[in-house]
Amino acid sequence: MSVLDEIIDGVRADLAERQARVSLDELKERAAKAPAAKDGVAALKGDGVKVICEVKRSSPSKGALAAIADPAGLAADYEAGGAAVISVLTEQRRFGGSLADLEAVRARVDIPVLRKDFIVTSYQLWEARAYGADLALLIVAALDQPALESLIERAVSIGLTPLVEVHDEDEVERAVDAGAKVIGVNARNLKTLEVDRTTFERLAPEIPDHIVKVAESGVRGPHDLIAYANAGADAVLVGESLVTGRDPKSAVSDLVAAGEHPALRHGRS
Ligand SMILES: O=P(O)(O)OC[C@@H](O)[C@@H](O)c1c[nH]c2ccccc12
Repeated sequence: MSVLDEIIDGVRADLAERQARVSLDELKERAAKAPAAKDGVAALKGDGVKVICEVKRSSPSKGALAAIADPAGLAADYEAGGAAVISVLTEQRRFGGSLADLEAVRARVDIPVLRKDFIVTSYQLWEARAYGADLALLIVAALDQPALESLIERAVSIGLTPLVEVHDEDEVERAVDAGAKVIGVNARNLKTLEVDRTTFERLAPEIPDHIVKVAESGVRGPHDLIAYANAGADAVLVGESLVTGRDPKSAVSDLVAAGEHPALRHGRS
């Protein structure tokens, strides 16, 4: 069994518990009271390379990264540093996250928030909206094509912007066919956990121009952002280097400054 399969087994077990406790109708009522969803596509487009900053306590590849006693405080630092979007890991077993983290972050920041999890049912999309998310991650490798299509459609219908994650050429084609407007290329293979920073430059030419391109994983600092930008990234998603660093706010502003450098604007929208 791949790492991804193991993670999803755990996600399904935890999901069954939540579904037994909270009905879909209750979630829908809660979603109706949530602040209106912000436009995730608009936040990731425009001049310069946008920075998505992640709240992540641990990962299957590295184990514990940071305790993050105050996820909302960390998100506020990210926002002050110039982040375009905050990503909140809500998977609990391997990443140490929760819906409570999502709710706390939503209450603190004004920029769009992404629910980062292993979403396999529309119940999880309703949860995302009920706890204030504006975007939701959909991982192509975790879904068959009909499920991917219906989850993209459902996400859009409840106001969420789907960030559709791919790792190879075949997955890019599936994401585009399914109607993705924002595609994230993960440098990490979720089946083996290996990181290959050349994945984005290989796949980006396969992604049509009108689709927002996000380079995910492995950004250690401004030089990695610049490499992704030169390969066509509209945004980068950064976790580990921010949560393990000493000063997340200045680390984010260094990334944002690199992403706004005029030399990168050539040929960009
Ligand atoms: O911590 P990093 O290397 O900066 O990566 C962040 C993000 O890309 C990574 O957490 C991630 C990308 N896709 C995922 C899917 C599930 C869980 C986590 C992820």
